[in-house]
Amino acid sequence: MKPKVYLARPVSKEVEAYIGEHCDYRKWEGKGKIPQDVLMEELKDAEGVLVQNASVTNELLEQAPKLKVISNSAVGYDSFDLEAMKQHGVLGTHTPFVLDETVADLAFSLVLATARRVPELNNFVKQGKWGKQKDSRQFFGTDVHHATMGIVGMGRIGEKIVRRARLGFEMEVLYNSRTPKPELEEKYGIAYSDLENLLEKSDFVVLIVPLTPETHHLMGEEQFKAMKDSAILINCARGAVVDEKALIEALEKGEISGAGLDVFEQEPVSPDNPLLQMDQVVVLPHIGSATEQTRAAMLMKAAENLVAGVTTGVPENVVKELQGLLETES
Ligand SMILES: NC(=O)C1=CN([C@@H]2O[C@H](COP(=O)(O)OP(=O)(O)OC[C@H]3O[C@@H](n4cnc5c(N)ncnc54)[C@H](OP(=O)(O)O)[C@@H]3O)[C@@H](O)[C@H]2O)C=CC1
Ligand SMILES: O=CC(=O)O
Repeated sequence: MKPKVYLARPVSKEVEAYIGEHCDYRKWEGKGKIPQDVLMEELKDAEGVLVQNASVTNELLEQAPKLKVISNSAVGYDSFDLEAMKQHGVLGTHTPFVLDETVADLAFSLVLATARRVPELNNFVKQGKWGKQKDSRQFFGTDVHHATMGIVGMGRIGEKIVRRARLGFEMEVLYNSRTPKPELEEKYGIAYSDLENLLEKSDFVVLIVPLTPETHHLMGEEQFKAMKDSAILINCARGAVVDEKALIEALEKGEISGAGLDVFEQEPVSPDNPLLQMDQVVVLPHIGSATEQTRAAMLMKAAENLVAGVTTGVPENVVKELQGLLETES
């Protein structure tokens, strides 16, 4: 008998066929995100589930006694309750590597869009205002090339951002992570910095860390005060890495000059969030990895992790905090 799995988000025909070769599956066919109560019901007799950032709680795990693996089609896994997963012996997998270049492209598109005010001036032209401006200096932005970029988080994606910054735009790069990366310093000519110094020196501060208890509200009132008033914040990590209230205040007071945000504390962002009214803020609907090619690669990787999880118990991309479960099993 094939193992039973549940697909809690839509997948391509190719991915569905692959899963069908190895598993009996049911799938969510409703509109939008699967409701949590439906997910719980479906997992009562499932051995594996493919999700995209679904909330994995102790309550859900208690009602899923046969569950062996939760395969997330995303690299971040802050939606997993890791302690509960350890207690229930449920593996969690994610999709590292396949999205790195795409997310780095998106980070840079936010850098360029905020620095050169692309969305704001695009609207200006489309509204027929070109020619009606008092002075063409009204269109001026700030240079990206040869500026200083501070990257907070120097993992898989951080390195791809560095390559673009150093080789493409000849920027100076400071970075912060839990551990220094001497091999990257040598390869790209970048320097490790504590967060305070990075914030003081950078023209662009790019966040690309996981959301954890340590990085929750890493950027708050004090950190915005430490930044240059000409600096731009880019958040491609998770909304809650930034204290959004403090960010709004910093922008209102002119403590920083702009922000490019792919992620928010509440998603979808509320239409009355003040950030949406600010010309100096460029906003996107959490699309870091959202290209046809990369999303297809992520889903196939997630499917492979799911199938391996329920058939061999040893999927490739087990999140690091749960790798101890593999050692216990072997
Ligand atoms: N906007 C979007 O659509 C996307 C967002 N993301 C987000 O980006 C995150 C990073 O992805 P990825 O590069 O693959 O992850 P990695 O695990 O490869 O890298 C994470 C980096 O963050 C550093 N870090 C962790 N905690 C801290 C801390 N407290 N202070 C400073 N640095 C810290 C790590 O340090 P060390 O090296 O020392 O361990 C590491 O350098 C994901 O977790 C996800 O939340 C990812 C993809 C798309
Ligand atoms: O936010 C996206 C991810 O892959 O993590």
